[in-house]
Amino acid sequence: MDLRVSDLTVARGGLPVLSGLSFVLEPGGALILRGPNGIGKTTLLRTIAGLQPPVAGRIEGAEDRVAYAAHADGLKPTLSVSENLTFWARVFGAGDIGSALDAFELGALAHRAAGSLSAGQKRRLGLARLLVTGRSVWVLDEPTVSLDTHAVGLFAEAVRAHLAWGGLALIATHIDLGLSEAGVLELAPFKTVLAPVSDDFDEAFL
Ligand SMILES: Nc1ncnc2c1ncn2[C@@H]1O[C@H](COP(=O)(O)OP(=O)(O)OP(=O)(O)O)[C@@H](O)[C@H]1O
Repeated sequence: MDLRVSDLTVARGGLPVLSGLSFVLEPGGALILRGPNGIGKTTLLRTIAGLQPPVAGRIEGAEDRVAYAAHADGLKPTLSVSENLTFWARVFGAGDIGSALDAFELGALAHRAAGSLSAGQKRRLGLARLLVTGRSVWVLDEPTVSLDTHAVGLFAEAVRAHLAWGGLALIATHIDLGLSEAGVLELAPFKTVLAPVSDDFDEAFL
């Protein structure tokens, strides 16, 4: 099933940040979101993940198919690495955590408390969580923050495997992930249309 976004307007803090956005992502497809800080990438991803409503437009094919990885890793610090993955596997009813541990080379850390991991190790665990959700639409906000070059490669491989399985991925990132098969969406600033000033407007108030 496609992810279909039509004429979407999204807002943050009550102000529209992106408007008139449309794209279709087919199974096996990935789209990289690019744009300067503050353009609205996180706002768009949060809206597609269902964490906030759109101001206008339609999102089809997201709902309960989305696995969202935000800036924060969302880990339970007192649980071990494998307990965190088991927790999420049970929440999503997806089962085996072994392949998720392997994909992000977390086996040697499996019994460590998540709270004691380094930033990059925590990020690897946060991304491994995607694999145990069984969800087909990955919505990822700056997924490679804190990852070293090798771990970025592991992440790119995980995305490729997900796409090969028929999954979809929407990824906001400032770096080149080496995913040549992915499309790129460059976000442009929302042009605020100011109300025209009436003829009798008193310039003294400017
Ligand atoms: N909690 C908030 N309340 C009000 N405005 C916010 C809030 N969070 C972000 N904004 C504003 O909304 C706009 C879009 O922010 P958003 O986080 O979506 O941008 P972004 O493209 O993801 O940026 P970055 O590349 O820095 O992560 C920005 O102008 C930002 O200042």
